[in-house]
Order: sequence, then structure tokens, then C-alpha cells
Amino acid sequence: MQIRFTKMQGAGNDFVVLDETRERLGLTPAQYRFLADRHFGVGADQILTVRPSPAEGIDFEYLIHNADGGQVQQCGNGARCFARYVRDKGLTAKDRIRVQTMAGVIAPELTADGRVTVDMGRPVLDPARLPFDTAGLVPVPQGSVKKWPLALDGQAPQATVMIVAVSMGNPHAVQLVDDVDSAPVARTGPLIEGHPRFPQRVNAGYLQVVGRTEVRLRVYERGAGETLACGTGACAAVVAGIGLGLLDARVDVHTRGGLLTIAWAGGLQDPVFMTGPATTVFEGQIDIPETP
Ligand SMILES: N[C@@H](CCC[C@H](N)C(=O)O)C(=O)O
Repeated sequence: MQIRFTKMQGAGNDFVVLDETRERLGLTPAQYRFLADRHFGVGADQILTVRPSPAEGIDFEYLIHNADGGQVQQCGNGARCFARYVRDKGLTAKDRIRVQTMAGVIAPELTADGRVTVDMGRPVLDPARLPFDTAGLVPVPQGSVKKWPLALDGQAPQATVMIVAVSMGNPHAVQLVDDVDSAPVARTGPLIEGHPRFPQRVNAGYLQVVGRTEVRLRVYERGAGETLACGTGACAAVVAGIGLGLLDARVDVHTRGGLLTIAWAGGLQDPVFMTGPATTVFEGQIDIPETP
């Protein structure tokens, strides 16, 4: 089967975007994996699929598949690229759209400076909702959040890490580190991602606080490995940092792929806003084997 695609990136988190507004492509998990493969396919951290409005008051439906072929609830950098895509393709004339995801409705808005701001909805700090199994764990309260000890299969000093569990629709385990450059992301990222206390796996964030309005962040993503940036990871990290009492309400997040700005008023009823770039890289068509 031959399909058309658009390659996009937001702060270096890269995507293959597919248009299913007219007809369904019916791709299998193996075919999503093929598209994401950097050697045999197009190459991407996630595949984003654009579908027509599923309900009144909603403009589009947005599907997200990780590079491993699994479908997931939310993708922040993808949401910005999604908004840029539907405008550039003439699928809408609106600057602000409402998009249905597996995790709820989000609202991206194209801004005059060429960036995109997304209302990512409310964060959730209840571990059960990630889900995160805390049975038998003793948390350490700090500010308005709890740090949870997570035992890893490794040697000291990294045998146990303290994490803040945050859902932005998708699950995040955020830990504070002194220096993101020397953080053991490649070693502990997979251990946290697949930790048995996270039955649906988890995205592992490594947060370095530079000042009250500036942080550095690396994220080992569920289903994709370390990416150059993770939008929901940036939201979760700032929610954790504000909850811990370390950050102000508007924070610049420096990732390896670029700058994201996150704003959160600090209440569990308050939505998190993310602002950042969204860029088209190239367009193409590719033959997808029936059984890659
Ligand atoms: N890159 C994303 C997150 C994509 C999904 C994530 N890997 C998960 O499995 O939850 C972002 O920008 O938020």
C-alpha cells in the first residue's frame, strides 16, 4: 500500500503525520513501527493521525502511536504539529481548534509569533490514575506533592530514585537531578519505563532546576526511548517542580531539541499551557508492506 505523509518536528521531537480525514488507512501496529523505523521507514518518535470531528464542538480527532507501534493517550509536541498541519493543509481556517484525544479534549492555538500554545488540560497527581501502584511505599511529602521511592534493579547510589508521579493524560515519573547532562538516562530510563509498579509503563523525566523560572529536562519516553523533547514531559516536570515549591508559575524548559514554555497556576483545577515551535520538515509517499 502506498501512502502520503508529512514529516514534522516540534523542538526536535519528530513525527510522521497521516491524513485520515477522508478515509481510514487501517494500519497495523507493525506498519506504524515500520513508518517510525529510521532505517527502513521514514523515521519518527511518534506517528500522528488526523481524523474528522467525532462530535459537535470538536474540530478533529487526533490519534498518537509511539515508535513501538502502541497507541497512547497524549502527545504535547505532537499537538502543536497537529495544529500547524491542519492549518497548512487547509483542513481548517481556525487559529484555535479543539481536538479529541484518547485522554480528553485539548485546545491548540496558533500564535502571531509562529509558535503554538496548547491548553493541555489539568494535571492529575493521584497515583492510581497513572496508574502507579504505591502499595507499601512510604511517600515523602514536599510542598503540595509527594515524592515516592522507586526501587530500581541497580546498584547504589541509584538503587532507589524519588519520583513525583504526574499524569498529563499520559503517565510521567519525574525525578530531580543535579545535572541533566550526567543523569543516567540511558541506564535508568528503561528500568523506570518498564517498572512493574507502572502496569501501563511510564515516561521517565529528569529535571534540573536552574532557577525559579528556568529548568533543563531530558525524558526517556515510553515506547520511543529518549527523545530530543517531550511536551507532556515538560508539562509534568513543571507541575512537579511547582508542586515541590521550587518553581514559579511560568517556566522556560530547555530540552536537547529546543525551548518550551510551560505555565500553570498551581491548582488541580487549573489547566497547563505549553508554548513551543511546530515545523514541517518534508512531505513524501512511501510503500508500506502488508506485513513489514
Ligand atoms: N512526545 C510526546 C509524548 C508521546 C507519548 C509518550 N511517549 C507516551 O507513551 O505517553 C510529547 O511531546 O508529549
